[in-house]
Amino acid sequence: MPSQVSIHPALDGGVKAGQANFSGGTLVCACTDRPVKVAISGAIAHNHACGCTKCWKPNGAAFSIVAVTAHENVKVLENGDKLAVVDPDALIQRHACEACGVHMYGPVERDHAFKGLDFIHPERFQESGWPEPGFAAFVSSIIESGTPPSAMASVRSRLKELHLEPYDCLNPPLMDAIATWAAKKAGTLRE
Ligand SMILES: N[C@@H](CCC(=O)N[C@@H](CS)C(=O)NCC(=O)O)C(=O)O
Ligand SMILES: [Zn+2]
Ligand SMILES: [Zn+2]
Repeated sequence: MPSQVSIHPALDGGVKAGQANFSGGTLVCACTDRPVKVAISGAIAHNHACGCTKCWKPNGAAFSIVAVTAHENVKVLENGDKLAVVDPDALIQRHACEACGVHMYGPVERDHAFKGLDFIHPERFQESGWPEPGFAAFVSSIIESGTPPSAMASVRSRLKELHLEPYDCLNPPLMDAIATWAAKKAGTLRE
């Protein structure tokens, strides 16, 4: 029995603070031959750990690390022929490298609060300094990828220790943004 629950290899040793002025870089997949490279020419936001089954995680990780950037910041630089959309029916159109499986970017094109944003995995930046994750989302979902329910109390306490407040959906600011968008669309909120 490990003494400590593993969250993600890049976080297990402690969450390393990033740089507030980080303004993008190049995402690279895990292929040694013809890696896919994607330029992100702008800031990223809402970086967090996600426990859902749909976000890409490295081998052995219970959580992904995922953030958003404006769609206009995203440009495929090299080997885009290796990319394919994982699930065309999903809200997030995750473009994955078919050779190594890494998700490179995932635009939201549907009518939604997140329309115009692309989901990316900052751990794939070849540069350091990306802003650190600030919370953990979809924590209960790790059960769907095999974590025993009996481990959840220690997972949540480890997340709190890492200052990644655990939520079973998104954090309050993002849930409020989604609800605000829905209320405006329904006409129940005018502001
Ligand atoms: N319990 C589900 C949750 C999936 C889910 O809703 N994921 C969130 C966080 S990434 C989402 O916004 N998904 C939209 C999508 O996958 O397109 C699972 O783990 O598969
Ligand atoms: Zn690859
Ligand atoms: Zn997710």
